[in-house]
Amino acid sequence: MKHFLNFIGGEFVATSKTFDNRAPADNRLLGRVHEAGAAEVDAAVRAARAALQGEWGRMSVGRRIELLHAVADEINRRFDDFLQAEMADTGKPHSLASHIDIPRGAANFKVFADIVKNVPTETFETATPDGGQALNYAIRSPLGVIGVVCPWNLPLLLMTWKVGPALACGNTVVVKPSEETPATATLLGEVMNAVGIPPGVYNVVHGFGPQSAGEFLTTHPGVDGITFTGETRTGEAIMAAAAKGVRPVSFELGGKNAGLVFADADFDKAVAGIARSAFENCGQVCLGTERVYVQRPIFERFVSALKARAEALKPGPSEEAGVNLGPLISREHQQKVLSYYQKARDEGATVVTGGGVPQMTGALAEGHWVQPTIWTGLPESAAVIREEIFGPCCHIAPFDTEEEAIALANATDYGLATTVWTENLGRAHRVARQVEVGICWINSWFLRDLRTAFGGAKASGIGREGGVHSLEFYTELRNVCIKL
Ligand SMILES: NC(=O)c1ccc[n+]([C@@H]2O[C@H](COP(=O)([O-])OP(=O)(O)OC[C@H]3O[C@@H](n4cnc5c(N)ncnc54)[C@H](O)[C@@H]3O)[C@@H](O)[C@H]2O)c1
Ligand SMILES: O=S(=O)(O)c1ccc(CO)cc1
Repeated sequence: MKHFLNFIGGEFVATSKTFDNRAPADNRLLGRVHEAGAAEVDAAVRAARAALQGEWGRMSVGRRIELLHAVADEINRRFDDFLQAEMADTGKPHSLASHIDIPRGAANFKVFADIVKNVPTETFETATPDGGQALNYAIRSPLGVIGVVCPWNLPLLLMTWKVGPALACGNTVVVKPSEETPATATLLGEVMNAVGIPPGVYNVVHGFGPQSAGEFLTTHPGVDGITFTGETRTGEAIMAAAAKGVRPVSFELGGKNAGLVFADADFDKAVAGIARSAFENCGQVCLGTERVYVQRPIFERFVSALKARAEALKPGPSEEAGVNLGPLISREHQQKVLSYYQKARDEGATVVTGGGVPQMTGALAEGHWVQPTIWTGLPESAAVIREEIFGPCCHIAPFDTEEEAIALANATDYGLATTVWTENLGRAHRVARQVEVGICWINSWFLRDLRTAFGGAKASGIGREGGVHSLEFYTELRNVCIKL
């Protein structure tokens, strides 16, 4: 039986309280996760503090960067271990995990190491009242011990998206992976030791949120800042915890993203793009599209084309050739998504396709599968149009004018992402400027350049990470003023 242990001060630590880790594809037992209690979380925070005050805190930026490159190289060397661990924990298809999750896990260390190496700080020469001069210059210091609380949808990618810049800036981290996906964060502990990252720089505590490792970590007074990706409701609880001690937070939260398809779009590209944004990772992507608005002249044709795409998706085990649809993460999440499928029917939706559970055979029948689903005909007040579902589903409604499309996209409490499909350049710019989101893709979706700002507007987040913007959270910018 496999055991997923905590990683504290460079050592793997077992606890007496454990819980099952099961594979979403067939519910088989993958191993036992050792839940960290308040004592283990405290030990992890202390180890992180000690590392900050020890070798890591004294290390030159150049050496730190070398080590982070070595972390990336070691992830790539052990690519298959990470891939197998991520596929088992999430059930996602090989094609997805091998092209996105694991390569980005490595890239997140390289990119931020290079950014920190190359970013300058400001200087100002200042006239003084006595007719002399002063020189101001800025320095960036690490924020300190960072609590990193992670979701399950892209476990390694989203965890390293925070750990990479945090370490590059000279901080130490205590990571709380999702209880659903403990494997790759644990494996990363082995990588840290293998390349010589000092003990205590990277720590992992396993467990749940309330009254478990998540809460123990975010309420711990030794944590200097908290970076969190997950549900908006959880963000509210963490923000309340962070208020004690006035600790900064960086939040990447939920979304209810719109896709806007204009009649002048390249039709085939728009269908393919919306299909990806609605169904990739079985719809478990915060940037995904659950509300699609299509200009009336192409509405019927678009609905049929997207239906064909949804019906062509092949659910199955990660490794099977041609499989491009995985399961949902858990039985609980499957029940949540299916409850929205029911709500859509109750509210009078036309179910264009899907709406239930696919017929899976053998062991897969025990997995958490749902059909890709498309609805039409609902009013904007319907639950499946208002609330984040986080499943492979979308509602499609027609619109007439550009103004109407923008108003529909903005009629939500969330503000994470929009994808716009049009061949009209002027329209693309106009719409991009008016949609109230952190990221607007034109004729694309999930096209990421890690140097760009990433984050959500409105209830979708606080702050921006990515490129130099990550430095705003992970460092304390200080000014030194010298009277010359
Ligand atoms: N904006 C983004 O970049 C982004 C990216 C991925 C996922 N998400 C969002 O994440 C959600 C799906 O992920 P999830 O279900 O894992 O989210 P979640 O909020 O349920 O859990 C995320 C993490 O928070 C922990 N947690 C839960 N309650 C806590 C508490 N009270 N105190 C401290 N920690 C606590 C969990 O154990 C887990 O590790 C969706 O809403 C999705 O939109 C957002
Ligand atoms: O900024 S990224 O790390 O690319 C990223 C990818 C996916 C998601 C949504 O789940 C959030 C951030």
